[in-house]
Amino acid sequence: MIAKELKALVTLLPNANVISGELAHRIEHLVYDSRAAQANTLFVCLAGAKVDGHDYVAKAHEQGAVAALVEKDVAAPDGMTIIKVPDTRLAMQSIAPYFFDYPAQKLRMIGVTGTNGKTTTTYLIRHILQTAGYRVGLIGTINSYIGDRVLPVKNTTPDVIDLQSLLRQMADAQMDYVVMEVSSHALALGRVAGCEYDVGVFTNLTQDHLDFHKTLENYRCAKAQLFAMLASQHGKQGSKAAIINLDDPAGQTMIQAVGKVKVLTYGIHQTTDILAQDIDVQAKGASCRVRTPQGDLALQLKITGIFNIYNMMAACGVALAENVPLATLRSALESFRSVAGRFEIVDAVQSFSVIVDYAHTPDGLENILRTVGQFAKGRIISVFGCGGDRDKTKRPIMGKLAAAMSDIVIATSDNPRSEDPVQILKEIEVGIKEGLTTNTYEVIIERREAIKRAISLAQPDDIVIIAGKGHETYQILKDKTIHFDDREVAREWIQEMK
Ligand SMILES: CC(=O)N[C@H]1[C@@H](OP(=O)(O)OP(=O)(O)OC[C@H]2O[C@@H](n3ccc(=O)[nH]c3=O)[C@H](O)[C@@H]2O)O[C@H](CO)[C@@H](O)[C@@H]1O[C@H](C)C(=O)N[C@@H](C)C(=O)N[C@H](CCC(=O)O)C(=O)O
Ligand SMILES: Nc1ncnc2c1ncn2[C@@H]1O[C@H](COP(=O)(O)OP(=O)(O)OP(=O)(O)O)[C@@H](O)[C@H]1O
Ligand SMILES: N[C@H](CCC[C@H](N)C(=O)O)C(=O)O
Ligand SMILES: [Mg+2]
Repeated sequence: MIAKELKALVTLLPNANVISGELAHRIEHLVYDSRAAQANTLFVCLAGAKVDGHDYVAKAHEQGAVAALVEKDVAAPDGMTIIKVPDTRLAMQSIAPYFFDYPAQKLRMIGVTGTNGKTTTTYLIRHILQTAGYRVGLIGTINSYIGDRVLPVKNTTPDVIDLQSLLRQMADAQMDYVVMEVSSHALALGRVAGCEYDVGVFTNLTQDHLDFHKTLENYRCAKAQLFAMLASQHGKQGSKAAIINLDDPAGQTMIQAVGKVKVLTYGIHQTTDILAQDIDVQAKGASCRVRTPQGDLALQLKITGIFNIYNMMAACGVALAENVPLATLRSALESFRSVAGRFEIVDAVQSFSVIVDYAHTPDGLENILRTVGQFAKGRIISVFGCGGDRDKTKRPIMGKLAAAMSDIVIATSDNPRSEDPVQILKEIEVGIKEGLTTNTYEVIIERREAIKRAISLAQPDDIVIIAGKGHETYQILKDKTIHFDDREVAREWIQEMK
């Protein structure tokens, strides 16, 4: 069992002040949420976006917490140790890796960052490494995995305590590798403190999350932190590498951040170490030839779209850096099937196609619509919305793109969260009106009804694209979260209308 002396934890915090109580406690649980407190717990108080953890000190104590780490004055419950630091988030980042015995040092750590393609690329890398015979842990948007054991997730990149705890479980389960999505939120908020990366991957940088980062420049700098970490951490054995998409202008920023670490570049339009040529995108897969420093690969993939050629090359870069033999790499890439909710085909034996995809950014939507446009024989009918409490500026941009690239657009709700769905749709509609030519659009607030309408309009050979929610099995409304699955709903309506 993991346990540390409180005194030893405090030693890691040079600016700590013991306000009350004693340090002679053995800490068995480190938590940032009072609801998880139990006996022998150290509760870290964080001022959050919704509530302030400092208001829950008494609650944590009632549940058995013996100590609290605070950055504000709090009333100390009788007998509870209160330790004050200038910044609890930073303090938490200093103690969590030590508390869990630095698990990242026992694992080969691969971090994937970028606006789009992180989940797909991590699944590709996991599949290649497993095919090569390694034990692989994965952390990301849909689930985490320890080998084949599935664990639920709350965030794409968990906060530092949850992350270090998960890495500890992965190290204890003898994983060779951990491949994880590293979100820009995680980099900006220091969630990845203690992750000593061996390989960093950059997929791309396009607009998203401006609600959080404010400017694209801040967003780019957040992403670059992964590569700065790679350059500055020297504690581990083994070689390091950065795998960079050079077709994206921000790739240069990542290369600058990575210093002397070995870089493997990939792309289609630049001279790169890994280069895809003769690309042929079809409905059910894509073929291409990939030049690599270790030799050429002629590939017939089960995933499609130019964007997936990029994801595939990013994964190739990791495999080459990790010395996976070319023949193993080839067979892994060719046997890889798509990730849930990414270009997922809903087949209920109908005469038209229905594709559910997780495109929730302008670039994602543009890519998916362009891909479909490359092989569509009939019309493209797109159903999409934009999430509430997220970057508002992407709404009209996505509206315009959808209108310009579809024959029929049906704008609907994504996860409205605390916002008014009608208002979100108004912001999308501004863009739709700009992008329309001779085509048409409708606004249908209820997503279930929007999907029904799209399916009722579809004729043989048409393609219905339902974008934005992909694998999600819920819809977050103002007052509740309901079960909702685009794939299920599409299937129901197809059956009903037969
Ligand atoms: C804006 C944001 O990032 N919020 C994160 C933040 O929550 P918060 O600041 O709202 O927390 P809060 O609810 O105000 O609570 C403050 C503190 O009081 C504590 N508390 C609260 C209630 C209680 O009874 N007792 C208690 O102790 C909470 O545990 C917390 O420590 O801290 C939580 C714990 O780490 C995160 O789960 C939460 O992510 C929310 C769910 C979220 O939606 N985040 C998104 C924006 C996000 O991080 N996305 C990125 C990736 C996106 C991408 O891939 O494109 C991600 O990595 O997931
Ligand atoms: N390399 C890429 N470039 C641009 N768009 C992509 C790329 N890969 C995937 N997409 C689009 O983005 C969507 C999300 O893909 P994926 O889940 O792999 O990205 P992600 O970076 O993990 O997203 P998130 O930030 O939500 O975790 C896909 O459904 C597809 O529409
Ligand atoms: N990781 C992304 C996912 C967006 C998915 C979309 N369905 C939404 O809810 O906006 C985010 O949190 O911004
Ligand atoms: Mg993801």
